[in-house]
Parts: sequence; structure tokens; C-alpha cells
Amino acid sequence: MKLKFCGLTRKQDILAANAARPDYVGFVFADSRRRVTEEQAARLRAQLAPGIQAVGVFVNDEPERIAALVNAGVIDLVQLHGGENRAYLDRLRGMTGAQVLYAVRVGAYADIERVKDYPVEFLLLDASIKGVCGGSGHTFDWSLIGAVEKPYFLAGGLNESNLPLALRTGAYALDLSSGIETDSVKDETKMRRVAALVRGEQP
Ligand SMILES: O=C(O)c1ccccc1N[C@@H]1O[C@H](COP(=O)(O)O)[C@@H](O)[C@H]1O
Repeated sequence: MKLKFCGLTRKQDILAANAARPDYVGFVFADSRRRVTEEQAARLRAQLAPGIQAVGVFVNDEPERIAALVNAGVIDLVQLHGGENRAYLDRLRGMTGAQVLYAVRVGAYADIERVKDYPVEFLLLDASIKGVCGGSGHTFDWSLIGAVEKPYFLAGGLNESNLPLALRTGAYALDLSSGIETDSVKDETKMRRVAALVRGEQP
């Protein structure tokens, strides 16, 4: 199973990720305490080990800005976390061929069913918390997932304790942000332990 660490903001977060070796790291460009500027993201990306892909996290942002970040090599994949509509997706598709992770806030299976034909490579299933787009640190009821045709990233409140169950959901990848933080900053030890668990190693 693949692994994504999201919301990296500092050089030491990148160095910790390079050591733990997730498959993806995420830079949040949306309104968030984890938000990075384009310049910060470019600097962080330059220090990222080859083989780890960078995902840009956006909430209803300008497709032109997203495409420019892809074209500049700052990000490899695009995570849309704002319930962007089909017309938006078509516009973005016309500007970049980057793979898209489409976030679904799951309150019922119908939320997943509704977007099943969207032109995206991956779904990202997250908790549905009123007034919060993402990075809430809350899980949702994974029994709601049911049959999902597209590969999906499982997100929302994942941490070392619930990882063994998360590994059995059939997700393509596990996505953690709050669960690899201590006092709201990324924690190198948690990253290392989570990466070991996902690989079936002793943490
Ligand atoms: O992390 C954020 O601050 C954020 C802001 C806006 C949209 C998405 C955001 N993060 C994504 O939220 C999920 C779940 O994170 P958590 O583990 O529950 O903290 C994850 O996909 C992040 O990429």
C-alpha cells in the first residue's frame, strides 16, 4: 500500500520524509495553518528525494495557478479538496495532464457514488466535518466505503493506532497529516513509525 504524508512546511519535514520514504508528500496551498507559498513549496520540493512525488492540495483555486505549479515542477499531482465541479475539472484537464486526487467528504456512500464518473485518477476519502475542508484529524465510518471502482486514498484522522485497521480497507494509499504531528508540527518519529507499519516492518 502507498503512503502519503501531507502538510509539510519546513525543511526538517522534508528531511524526515526523505528518511521515512513515503510515496507522496503534500503541500497545502489552501487556507490552512499548514499553508505554504509557491516560493516555499518550490524550495521544499528542491530538497525532496527523487522518487517521492509532490502533491499540491487546493480548494477551489485557479486552474491556471495549479497548471503553472505543475509545469514549474513544484508539484507532480493535484489534490482537489473543495468539491470542485465537473466544469472545473474539464478546465483543469485542458491545462495539465497531471494526475488528480479528488477529495470526497464521506457522510454516506452516496457521496462516493455521486462522483464515480468524474475524470480523475484517484478519489481521496476524508471525514465530513462542518466548516472544515480537510486536515481535521477526524476519522469517518469506513464501513460506508463499500465498493469503489477507482483507486482511493484513505484520509482523515489516520494515526499509528488506527493504521492496522486502515491497512485492511482496500485503499490504494493512506494519507496522514494530523496523525504525524505533535503539538501541530510534523514529528519525525511518528513519520518513521507510520512508514514502518505500512511496510509491515517493526516500528
Ligand atoms: O491539511 C490541511 O490543513 C488541509 C487544508 C485544506 C484541505 C485539505 C487539507 N489536508 C488534507 O486533509 C486530509 C486529512 O488530514 P488529517 O490526517 O485528518 O489531518 C489529508 O488528505 C490532507 O491532505
